[in-house]
Amino acid sequence: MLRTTALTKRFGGLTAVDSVDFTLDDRLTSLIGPNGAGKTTFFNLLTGALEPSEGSIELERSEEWVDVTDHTTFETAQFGVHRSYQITNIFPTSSVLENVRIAQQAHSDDSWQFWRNVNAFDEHYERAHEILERVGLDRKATEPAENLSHGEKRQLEVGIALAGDPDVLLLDEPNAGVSTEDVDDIRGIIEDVATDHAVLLVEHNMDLVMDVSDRIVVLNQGEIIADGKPETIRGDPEVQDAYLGGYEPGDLERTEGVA
Ligand SMILES: Nc1ncnc2c1ncn2[C@@H]1O[C@H](COP(=O)(O)OP(=O)(O)OP(=O)(O)O)[C@@H](O)[C@H]1O
Repeated sequence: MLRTTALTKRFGGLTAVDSVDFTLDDRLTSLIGPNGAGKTTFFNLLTGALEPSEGSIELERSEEWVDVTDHTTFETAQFGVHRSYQITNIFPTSSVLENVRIAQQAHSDDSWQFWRNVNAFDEHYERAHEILERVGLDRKATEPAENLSHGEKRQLEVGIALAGDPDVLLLDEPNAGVSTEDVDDIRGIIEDVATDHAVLLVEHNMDLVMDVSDRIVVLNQGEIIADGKPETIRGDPEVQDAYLGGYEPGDLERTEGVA
């Protein structure tokens, strides 16, 4: 679906992403690592928000690899790569439905002429409702987005990313700041969207990561130090040393302290 070859990003003398060879397939993949490991920088390279210092990014389109290394965020999104944001990206006074509809319309071919085409307008609303149902927010469709709880805003963020009809979905800490009661909702949404999108998840909640991931990639100081199934990663001494620090399932407080 997506692959990077020797992908590198330097900020002055600091190498934040260091010659990363990575392929995202249809397994639900999580990218973990300590603060400053390079996860956000890697996401920003994948979406075109940052220009790599070296290396390439390719996307698989109709069984061919297309080089998207030097494309802008907008162009990369048109190729089917979308992300949710750690910092919320919603219009607070617009309704929940409008937030998704606007995002959806912005990515569709008729974005500049929707007012000429009533059918297209209705289709956007219909599709926006479908997306809201998927992220568990259809019952809140008419509410201003600012009325949502923190957890619901994270759900809306995923809805906004889905609105671009992505092939590849990059989820940036969808669980950050979410209350314990809402974790199961987010978990369900991640698992659901992974059924028909290639998903790369950045998340510090290790219980969630270990539970939902088919594959975990560990980044440390800009380099991949491990790549495998959750049970393999959990037992990897280098990962334990760099990040997990003796993590056991349910041992969240300790992991968050390490992160
Ligand atoms: N725009 C920038 N200019 C200079 N240095 C940067 C910039 N962005 C990131 N860095 C540095 O690059 C390194 C990787 O940062 P990055 O934010 O990618 O890590 P991260 O794994 O996402 O961390 P966190 O888990 O805290 O979000 C850090 O040392 C950071 O200070």
